[in-house]
Amino acid sequence: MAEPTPRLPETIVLVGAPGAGKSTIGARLARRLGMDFTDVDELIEQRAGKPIPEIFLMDGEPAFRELERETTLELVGRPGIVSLGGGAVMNPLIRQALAERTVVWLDVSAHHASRRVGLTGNSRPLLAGGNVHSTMVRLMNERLPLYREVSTHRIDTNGLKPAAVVRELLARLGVDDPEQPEPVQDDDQTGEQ
Ligand SMILES: Nc1ncnc2c1ncn2[C@@H]1O[C@H](COP(=O)(O)OP(=O)(O)O)[C@@H](O)[C@H]1O
Ligand SMILES: O=C(O)C1=C[C@@H](OP(=O)(O)O)[C@@H](O)[C@H](O)C1
Ligand SMILES: [Mg+2]
Repeated sequence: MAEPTPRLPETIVLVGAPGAGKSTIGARLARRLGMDFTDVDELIEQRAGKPIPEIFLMDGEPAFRELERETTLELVGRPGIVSLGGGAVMNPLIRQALAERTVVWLDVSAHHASRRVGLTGNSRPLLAGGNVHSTMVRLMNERLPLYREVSTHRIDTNGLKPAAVVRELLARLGVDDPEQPEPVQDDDQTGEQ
């Protein structure tokens, strides 16, 4: 007899370092599951009426973190897929709000994450203007224990294309995926697929 399909959680939150693929995978997963998708950073930009680098520059990081706290706390209580910003887990109130949720940590090495964010230019103020790899190592040292603490699932995304990450995630959530298998390996240079 076929196994019953498990009930999907109402809310699935994605966490992980910059370049882990939270925004990319969140959108794909939502499409695949027919669920709403919100990227907290995009919503902050819409509400502030300016891009994140400009918020950092004009208003400062504390102002961004305040918007991030408000927006994240609002979103993690709603049904859908929610992709957080990489630094959201630094806030204890956000960590507390994640305690009862399904939280997927997209894990990535500093090496792969640096290569991936290198492709998207200067859209991440914390990584702009310095050595991306060493900044990434420092951020990860501070944050890895927190990603571990808040997450219910961990996916190792190193060397996996986005399509393969989504497949892995669906399998971990117990969802049958009838889509055709695609090549699994990725060198981070081609990015999408
Ligand atoms: N698994 C992956 N393999 C290779 N490139 C990826 C993967 N996931 C995302 N990317 C690419 O890396 C960059 C950063 O992805 P993004 O989704 O913005 O990460 P995050 O939101 O976690 O910072 C984008 O150019 C995206 O296309
Ligand atoms: O690591 C961080 O502190 C940040 C990560 C960014 O999101 P991504 O993780 O989606 O890049 C964005 O929220 C902001 O630039 C700050
Ligand atoms: Mg993102």
